[in-house]
Amino acid sequence: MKTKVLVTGGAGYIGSHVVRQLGEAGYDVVVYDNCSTGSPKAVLHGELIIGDLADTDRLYQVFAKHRFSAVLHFAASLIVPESVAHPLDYYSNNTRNTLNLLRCCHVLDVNQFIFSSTAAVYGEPEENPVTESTPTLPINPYGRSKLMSEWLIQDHSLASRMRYVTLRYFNVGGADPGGRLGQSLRNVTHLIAAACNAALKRQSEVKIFGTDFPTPDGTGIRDYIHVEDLASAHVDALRYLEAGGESQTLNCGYGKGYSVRQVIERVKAISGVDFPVIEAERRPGDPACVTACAEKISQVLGWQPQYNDLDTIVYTTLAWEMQQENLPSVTGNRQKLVLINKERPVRSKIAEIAYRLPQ
Ligand SMILES: NC(=O)c1ccc[n+]([C@@H]2O[C@H](COP(=O)([O-])OP(=O)(O)OC[C@H]3O[C@@H](n4cnc5c(N)ncnc54)[C@H](O)[C@@H]3O)[C@@H](O)[C@H]2O)c1
Ligand SMILES: O=c1ccn([C@@H]2O[C@H](COP(=O)(O)OP(=O)(O)O[C@H]3O[C@H](CO)[C@H](O)[C@H](O)[C@H]3O)[C@@H](O)[C@H]2O)c(=O)[nH]1
Repeated sequence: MKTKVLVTGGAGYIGSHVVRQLGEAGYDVVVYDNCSTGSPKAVLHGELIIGDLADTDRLYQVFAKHRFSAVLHFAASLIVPESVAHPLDYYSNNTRNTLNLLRCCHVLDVNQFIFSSTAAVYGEPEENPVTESTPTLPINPYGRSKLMSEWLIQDHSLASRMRYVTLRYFNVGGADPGGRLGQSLRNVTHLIAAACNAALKRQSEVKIFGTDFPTPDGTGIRDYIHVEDLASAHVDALRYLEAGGESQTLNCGYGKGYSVRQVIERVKAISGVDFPVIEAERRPGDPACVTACAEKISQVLGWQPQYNDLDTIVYTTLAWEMQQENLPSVTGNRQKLVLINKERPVRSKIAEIAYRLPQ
């Protein structure tokens, strides 16, 4: 019989990529999602239950009916400036709802838990790259709401049979290179999304939030990880727990930082579109630089990333959007796409998609 797992937030961007990989790996998946930001169309495997984590009665019913062997918990709110403006909403949706979920796990004896945490728990680190033992001093309510969730999980694990893997994601981007899944960039505020939207002529410009950070070019530095690699880390984490592995907290990044200016430059180069860039004030709650020391996850889980570079992240993001809506205004740099395609066969599908587009 297949192992049955619950995936909260499985209709969302990252969760849906994980659900697809879990399905391919032979798991029986039940997704629980209120579809506030996710979409039923993104659930390519298993059963989707539309429900809210705040609805504890419903959640108990789902747990009682299905008898899960593990829970993967993605559902959350995750926009840093929004968390500064509406902190209570973030503590409710992220921290309180994690507590609801843990109570169900406790009552129904579910003892394997994988949690989506974030680099935001490190706040403004004194040194980069950060290791898992770098002090956690989040500087915004989003990061604090996730760190509090981490503590709930740790404390419950110490008092029960539950073992967990907490994955601290750095900045996630990209889309399935097979063109089956991606993130709709509409209403998304992340840098890669904003820059791609500008390249796709959906917004007139990209703002750089802060040019006076203590970084080489004055703009914020982040460690960008491809969503497919992040998804495979979850499958590895589940197998690790199934094999009896002890609880772990692991960074998910590549250990390489890119500034805002560098990201914008790559989006322009790959799309072939030179959109306007405006220098603006810093955004509240933004740290200058956060990059991962990513050694522990490979050692503990045997994780092997396959899409480890910024160009692939930008490429797959653009290719997904182009595939969704045939956008004639986009002038993909055809020569460059074909060249990269020859150099790196993994990109063949993406280049093929881009090649079909009108210049
Ligand atoms: N995207 C990133 O760069 C990033 C970085 C670090 C951590 N994370 C974490 O990864 C997880 C997934 O993020 P994502 O980028 O896929 O976001 P997303 O918004 O696409 O996915 C979140 C999903 O959770 C669902 N959801 C939200 N609140 C819910 C509730 N109360 N009940 C049921 N479902 C609910 C949404 O409908 C959505 O499908 C989040 O926990 C987030 O904090 C994301
Ligand atoms: O239009 C934009 C958007 C972003 N930025 C800058 O680009 C960098 C990255 O910002 P994002 O909004 O893309 O991502 P964040 O680093 O704010 O946060 C993201 O990654 C974090 C982990 O590092 C959290 O997990 C969080 O969920 C997720 O939103 C920051 O310096 C930001 O100021 C711009 O200059 N212009």
